[in-house]
Amino acid sequence: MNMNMFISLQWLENCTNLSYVLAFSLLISFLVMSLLMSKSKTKKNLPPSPPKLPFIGHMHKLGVYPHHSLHKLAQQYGPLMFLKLGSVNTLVVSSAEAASEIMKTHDLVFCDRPKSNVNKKLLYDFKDVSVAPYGEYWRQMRSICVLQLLSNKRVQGFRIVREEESALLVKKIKERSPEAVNLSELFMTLTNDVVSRAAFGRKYSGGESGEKFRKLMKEFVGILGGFDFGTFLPSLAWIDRVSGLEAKVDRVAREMDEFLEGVVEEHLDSHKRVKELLGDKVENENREDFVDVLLGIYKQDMVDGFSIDRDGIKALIVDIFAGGTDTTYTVLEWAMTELLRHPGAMKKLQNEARGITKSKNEIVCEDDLDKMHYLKAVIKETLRLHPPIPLLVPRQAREDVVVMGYDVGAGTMVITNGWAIGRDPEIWDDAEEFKPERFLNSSIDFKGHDFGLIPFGSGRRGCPGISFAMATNELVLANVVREFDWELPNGAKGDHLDMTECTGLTIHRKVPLFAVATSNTS
Ligand code: HEM
Repeated sequence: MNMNMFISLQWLENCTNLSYVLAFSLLISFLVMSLLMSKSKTKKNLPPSPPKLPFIGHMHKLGVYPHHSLHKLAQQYGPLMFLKLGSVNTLVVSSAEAASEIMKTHDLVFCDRPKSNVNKKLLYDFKDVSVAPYGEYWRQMRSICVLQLLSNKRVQGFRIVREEESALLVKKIKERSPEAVNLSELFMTLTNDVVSRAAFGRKYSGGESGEKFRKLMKEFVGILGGFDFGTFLPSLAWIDRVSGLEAKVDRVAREMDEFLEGVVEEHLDSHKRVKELLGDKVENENREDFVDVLLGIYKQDMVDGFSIDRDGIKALIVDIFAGGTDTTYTVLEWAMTELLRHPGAMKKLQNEARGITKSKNEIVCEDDLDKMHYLKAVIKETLRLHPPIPLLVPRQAREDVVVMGYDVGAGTMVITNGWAIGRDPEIWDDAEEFKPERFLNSSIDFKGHDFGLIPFGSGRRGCPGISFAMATNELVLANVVREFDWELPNGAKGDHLDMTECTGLTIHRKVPLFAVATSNTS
């Protein structure tokens, strides 16, 4: 064997050894990595979770009234519970402490919204505020809503609208007395009228088209935020087609779009007509309504790097209609329901309202409301027991985070059970009882600082419409109890009142509330 050959063989041997070494170390690294990965997987400390079924996970646990079913489950599994809704990781939050972790301590992590197929179609590809992804677009849209419509100053400016509409409601009830009136219907029309007059310059509830719009809005909020297979179990998306849900969503989205196009066109037309009559000087007139402001931004193309397109305008209008009407009237409906079931509370509130006005024929006006402590307590107690959106609006985690010692992964959907928190016996004495007095000497409020009472959510994505909604609720309730004595039709007793809730995102009464009014002033 010559020297060269020896070197080659030696080299070959070295190479073979080297390959062995390399293969061996790769194998070891692979094993170590797999071990580490499996360890890190098993090490994830997820919140407690009930047993689940293959494929659908915990979907079968939601039942007809998810806020009730989730409350029951939370009593067993705790205030932070992990569920698998189809393929969607879900965190259910059921205590004030846990809610504060989500909406205060980790608000920035949880300020996104999950995306659903239904919301995508109904809300113009998430171009509104309520489901827009967290970011600059959402920030700008929200600030337009607040500055132009929902700030305390703006809400004060719509005082005349609320006072006129409350007076009109009282008149309507008087005219129908002693027949039973459908309070649910009357409250819905009133809130719709207040919102449309304040935001869009006129009412949309009158005549045949008004009736059609109300029906459409009911369908819209009925399916908004609802369940669809495509979102939770994408491989079963075909069921949405077969069941007719997809066709229904498409129809409601199309009909709503036609209505909203009408609102936009009407405003563009009236701009044109006013401009023809008065020239350019009217553009900045302060009689502009919300749609006018949106159209102003739309026409400017880009303001501070932000622009809004026509779909964005329509998405915002629908947010205001859907977010502002259904929720607000629900408070009035449940407040009157509870007052009819609790004649003592009704009497106290009537005495307060009747004591506030100087003469019998005067209506309660907004200046009087600050002195009406019992009224405010009745509304808080109603919101505690009947939060209009019991599961609030779902949030989504933007990144991995640890909450109360549990791992929560990025993309996890968060459902906060505001209804369960409002009935938590750890926070509330006689939690199931309607007792407005509990709020009389208490500083607890619903504005998002007291996590035991969060009907409007809290934090960055908390409801911006609190002042708008409360101004209407307080004034209407005060006047309706001041002006009339109330009883149930056919001498029925309050405790026989059907308390069944409807299903959907906003929970109002399943059967409308009928009651008989007798004027206290005639
Ligand atoms: C009693 C009446 C109302 C209730 C109970 C209510 C409840 C809520 C809740 C629970 C949220 C989600 C909060 C969160 O994620 O933390 C929300 C968001 C929202 N609400 Fe309200 N709301 C009411 C009235 C209104 C009114 C009158 C308007 C407007 C006219 C409005 C507009 C909105 C909007 C635009 C959002 C989305 C905010 C965002 O994602 O940034 N709401 N509301």
